[in-house]
Amino acid sequence: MAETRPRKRRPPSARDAADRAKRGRGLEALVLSCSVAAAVAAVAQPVVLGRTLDLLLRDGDAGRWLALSAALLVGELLFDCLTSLFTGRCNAARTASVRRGALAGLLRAVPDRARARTPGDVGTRLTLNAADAGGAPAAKASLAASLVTPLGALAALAFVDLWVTACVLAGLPALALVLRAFARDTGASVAAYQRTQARIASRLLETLEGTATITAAGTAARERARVLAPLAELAGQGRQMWALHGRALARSGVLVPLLTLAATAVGGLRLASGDLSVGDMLAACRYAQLAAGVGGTASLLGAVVRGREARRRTLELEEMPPLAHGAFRLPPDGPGGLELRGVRVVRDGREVLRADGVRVPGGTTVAVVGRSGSGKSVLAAVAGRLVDPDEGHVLLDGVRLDRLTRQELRTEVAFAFERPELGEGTVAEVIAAGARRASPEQVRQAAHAAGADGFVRRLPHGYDTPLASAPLSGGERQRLGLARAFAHAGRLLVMDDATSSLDTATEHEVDRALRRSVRPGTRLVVAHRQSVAGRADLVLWLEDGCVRAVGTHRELWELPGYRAVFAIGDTGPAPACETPAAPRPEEVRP
Ligand SMILES: Nc1ncnc2c1ncn2[C@@H]1O[C@H](COP(=O)(O)OP(=O)(O)OP(=O)(O)O)[C@@H](O)[C@H]1O
Repeated sequence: MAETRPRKRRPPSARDAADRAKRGRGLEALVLSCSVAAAVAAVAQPVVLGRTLDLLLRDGDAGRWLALSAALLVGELLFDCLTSLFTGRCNAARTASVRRGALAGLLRAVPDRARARTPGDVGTRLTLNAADAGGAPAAKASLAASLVTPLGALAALAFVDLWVTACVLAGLPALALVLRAFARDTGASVAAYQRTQARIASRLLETLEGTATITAAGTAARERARVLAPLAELAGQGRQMWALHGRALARSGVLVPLLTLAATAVGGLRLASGDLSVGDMLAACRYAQLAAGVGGTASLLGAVVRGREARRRTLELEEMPPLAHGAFRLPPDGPGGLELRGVRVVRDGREVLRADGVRVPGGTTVAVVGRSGSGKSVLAAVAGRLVDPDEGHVLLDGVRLDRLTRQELRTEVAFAFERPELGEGTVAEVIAAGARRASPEQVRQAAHAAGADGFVRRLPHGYDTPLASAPLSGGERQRLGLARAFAHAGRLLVMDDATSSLDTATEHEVDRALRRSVRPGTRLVVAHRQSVAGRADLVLWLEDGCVRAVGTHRELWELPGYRAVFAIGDTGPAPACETPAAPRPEEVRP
């Protein structure tokens, strides 16, 4: 059994997130407090104004009441301004937090699952949806506070006159029904609108990526039609949203004045009968207006519903199943021996890889060959734990990969891809970036080994040239990706078609440099070229997701099926996967 040590846990980085959440909650509390304070000032105004009016009509001393009215008015304005200020800050803080959470979830997720999402869909969720979701907490606080005004107005009205109160109460259920219908219908239509928006964004990004192909094929018109096809649907859903909004506003727009009118009529009768003073009448009318203002919460309710739907979409990113890591480390100075034990990978109900008892001795170079779609990339991803097999385990120097700490895994296993994602920064920074930062010396050495040093030196600022201003060919990008992998090479280096854009001579040169000047370890090289297989210590031959044979290139060359992988000779019918076809199946050491 290999030596393992319990992992030293890093201090939790969740503290920042907790601080941000606390700040967000603080801002929400400020929005709520300021909007409640503004509502209280609004509710107090009519009764104070009514009292002031009565005192003025009676030639009484109304100076203090007038001052109080002015103070309430100024107070309401001030608190409204503060509400707007804190709402803006709260929206920004919450949106940032939603984005961070969704992005972290996406980056933590099993790469296979994350890749299944289109860039447009992810982009829409991280921009539009995150902004809507970030606006929801403040909208919720304002919505809660906006109920203070009508409820407070109703309570105050009850003190002024019970008849007018009864009249307003009779009309409120109709307003409540309008709001309920709006909240119910708008949820579904907003969700549909957001889905269609994401679909258009996905198609647009796909088109931008394939511009060259589209131009060459002359299919621009067809592509435009494809991108814009969901536009009619989006327009319909947008119209439906506005129709729902408009209908709610129109209904409340009719109900509110009718209710106010009825309350004024009742108040007028009470004034005529001498049961109300002029000031009370003024206060009662104003309170009836404020109580009926519950209909004006439709837009806040809309923002809350939109935010809820948007949050659901951002949570789908945040809660993607993460690639869990263990607490173990590898035995020190291990050679990088790799073993696939009972491995099975199933995609869409189809078995795309099966490998059992495959052992690659540490320090060797193994070429993974097979026809297109035979499972080479799946095997590479499983071997370096970009994805876990559905069954079985992969062991590196005797330790299961899923039991390693994240740091150990990413330090000891490096990847180079056919189309590397290089990120941003200068050429040196791009090569140095990784689980641990490579030193400038390592960067240069790695670039040299990857055959990148020459063209990097010819860039305007050499290694300090920002990548964005360095026009690179596909092969040059590939070599920078290789350099990055070489600079971080641990005991296992997985190269998935990572030299496909290099000419044969350069590839040979890179291979020699890899053996000479990159940290020794096991190399798993997915390749289509016979020359790569020929130079490897061992070849792992895949067919239809199964390991057909493992052996040296020379040994396997005897088999017509193997030669056919390189389009040489007659293949004949392929034997079933279970039939060992190589001289020493699935466990051959060089
Ligand atoms: N995420 C996935 N969902 C569904 N099918 C998948 C997924 N990943 C791989 N496959 C399928 O698994 C099979 C093997 O794919 P893989 O990319 O490993 O082939 P490959 O041998 O590397 O091919 P190529 O030489 O063309 O790159 C293919 O049929 C592919 O369609």
